[in-house]
Amino acid sequence: MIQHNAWRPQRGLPERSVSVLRCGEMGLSYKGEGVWSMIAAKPHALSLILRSQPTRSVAFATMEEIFTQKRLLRSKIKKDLRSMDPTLRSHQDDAIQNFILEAPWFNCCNRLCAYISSSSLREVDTSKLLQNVLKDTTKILYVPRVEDKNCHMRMLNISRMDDLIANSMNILEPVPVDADGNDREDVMLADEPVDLLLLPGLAFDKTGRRLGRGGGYYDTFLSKYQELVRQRNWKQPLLIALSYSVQIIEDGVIPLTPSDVFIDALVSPSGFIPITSAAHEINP
Ligand SMILES: Nc1nc2c(c(=O)[nH]1)N(C=O)[C@@H](CNc1ccc(C(=O)N[C@@H](CCC(=O)O)C(=O)O)cc1)CN2
Ligand SMILES: Nc1ncnc2c1ncn2[C@@H]1O[C@H](COP(=O)(O)OP(=O)(O)OP(=O)(O)O)[C@@H](O)[C@H]1O
Repeated sequence: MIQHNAWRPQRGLPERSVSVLRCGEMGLSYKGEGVWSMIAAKPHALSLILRSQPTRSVAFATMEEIFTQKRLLRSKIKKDLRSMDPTLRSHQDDAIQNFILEAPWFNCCNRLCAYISSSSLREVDTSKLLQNVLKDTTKILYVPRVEDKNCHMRMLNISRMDDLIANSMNILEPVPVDADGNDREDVMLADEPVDLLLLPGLAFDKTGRRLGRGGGYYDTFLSKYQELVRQRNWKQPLLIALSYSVQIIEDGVIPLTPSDVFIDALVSPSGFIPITSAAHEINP
């Protein structure tokens, strides 16, 4: 239920931001001064959800409560993923990868970032996609490497699967120097932009919300990369997440914090789910 008049902005908040207030669902919103600058910065991305009904006295959730809601949702989705039948999972892995391998936006892309899937984390498999990219000499691939626990992740260029080594979380990632002792190219220092990022995550919705594993690595990287692309006047890359059916949840339920970056589209076992106009353009 949209509550246009439930809450009046006091500091020049754009009128359209008020209409994103909604009742019910997970009962989340923000408290404190920071909310005003946050809404001004991201009015389109916010859905501030009111906790109380009727709407005259409104209780706002703190950031702490929102992070708790994120944690609870992560636990639920992880449980659903663990109880997924392995045969069904394998069919969904094939359906998602086969769809991408046929997609013009994948075949036309020259540079991309992709994740190296971890089966123990029950992530949508990317092995077929990576094999395909690595044997295509026209494509340049960057994959994540965690640098520290402070949300710092780099995307480094690899040219073969042997460039990877398991990290402490048992995820394969590139060693920073290649066999000749040269630094691998960091996508942030590259002369040309990537066209596409294939993203992992725990939960998604059809409005573009994405819940990651809680490290803040992808959100931090994505907002820095988008800023670099803006500064260079490049075209923004498509942000496309890969998702099992069970990971797509009702719109608006994924709790939001200010640093969350929205995605352009999803690929699920039933195909392409465009969200932004950029995604509709590539999949008319
Ligand atoms: N394949 C893949 N690579 C990736 C990511 C990812 O999500 N998937 N990342 C995306 O950020 C970064 C690594 N971040 C990670 C963050 C948490 C966990 C992890 O194992 N989390 C456990 C819970 C650990 C805990 O709560 O103590 C889990 O999710 O079950 C793994 C990677 C970079 N590389
Ligand atoms: N209770 C908390 N208070 C303040 N910051 C927190 C809290 N819990 C997590 N964070 C920080 O917020 C950042 C982003 O967390 P968020 O839950 O948005 O991650 P995510 O969407 O799973 O991230 P990603 O997919 O980018 O890895 C992380 O740096 C994390 O350390």
